[in-house]
Amino acid sequence: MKQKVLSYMRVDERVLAELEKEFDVTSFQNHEYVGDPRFDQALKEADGIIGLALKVTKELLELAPNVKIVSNVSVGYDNLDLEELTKRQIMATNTPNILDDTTADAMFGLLLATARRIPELDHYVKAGQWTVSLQPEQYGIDVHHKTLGIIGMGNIGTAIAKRAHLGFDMKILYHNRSRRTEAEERFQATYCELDELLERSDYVCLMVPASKATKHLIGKAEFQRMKRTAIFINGSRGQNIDEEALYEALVQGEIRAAGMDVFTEEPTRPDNPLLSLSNVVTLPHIGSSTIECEYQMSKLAADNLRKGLQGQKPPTLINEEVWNRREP
Ligand SMILES: NC(=O)C1=CN([C@@H]2O[C@H](COP(=O)(O)OP(=O)(O)OC[C@H]3O[C@@H](n4cnc5c(N)ncnc54)[C@H](OP(=O)(O)O)[C@@H]3O)[C@@H](O)[C@H]2O)C=CC1
Ligand SMILES: O=CC(=O)O
Repeated sequence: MKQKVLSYMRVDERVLAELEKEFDVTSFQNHEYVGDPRFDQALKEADGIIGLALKVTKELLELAPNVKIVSNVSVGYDNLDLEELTKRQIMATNTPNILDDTTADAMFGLLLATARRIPELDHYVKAGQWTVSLQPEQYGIDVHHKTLGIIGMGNIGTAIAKRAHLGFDMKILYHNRSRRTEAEERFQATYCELDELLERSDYVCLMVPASKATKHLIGKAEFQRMKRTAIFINGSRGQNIDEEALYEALVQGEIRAAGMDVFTEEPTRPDNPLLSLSNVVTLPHIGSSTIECEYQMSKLAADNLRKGLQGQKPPTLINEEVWNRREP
């Protein structure tokens, strides 16, 4: 009998078709699984789960007694209760590295769009307001030769640093809990404590994972430390910043502008006060959302799932301890 797989949200159709040849797959390609009894049944029977952003909690795992692997189609895995999965000897996997360039492109695009006020001026042209030449109060600010502070110089942070250094002659500051000598050598990046980075950067880009340690890492005090001309970019997770404090900082002129790909609540509500500000550029969490990258992520996630269910080590296993203490 085929092993059973529960697939939820955004596994590429071609990848799904391949999985269906090997496994008995129940698939929910959208949010329609919420409250669907078919979902509960599939969960009850599943040997493996693959998908994006499902909150895998202790309560959910209670309903999924057979699960051996949870394959996330994302690099961030803050949706998983990793401790609980590990305790239950369930493998958890993610999709690191293959999305670095795509996500860095998106974050750099957001930075440029915010600095040069691209969405605002696009609207200005399309609304027929371009009747005289641009006024100085509509000018943006330069990106090239400025200082970029990257909080979270990991895989994606490094890909952002590459673009900034090689393409825009920017000076790079970074902050992590540990030094990244490769980034220091390749992009002349300088390690800083957080406060120093905030004080010296023209652009601050947040790229840390969501964790207990990073919850509201950037709040009122941090915005107050930034330059009044600073632009803040959040490409990480909404919970890493205090959105109310960001709103205040923007309204009080403590920083110049913000670019946001992620929000505390997603999808963010239309009445989120940040959306009313012209100096905020928003995206609907699109870091890795290109046709090519989403396909590669689905493929890697499927490979993780397949290997895990076939008793082989998944290529990008997060909780190695589950593998190390498996029974022969
Ligand atoms: N907007 C989007 O669509 C996307 C968003 N993401 C988000 O980006 C995150 C980063 O991805 P990726 O670059 O692959 O991950 P990495 O693990 O490669 O990098 C994370 C970096 O954050 C640093 N870090 C972690 N905790 C802290 C902390 N408490 N204080 C300071 N620095 C910290 C780490 O360094 P150290 O351990 O030394 O502190 C590391 O350099 C993901 O977890 C996800 O949340 C990812 C993809 C797309
Ligand atoms: O947010 C996206 C991810 O891969 O993490």
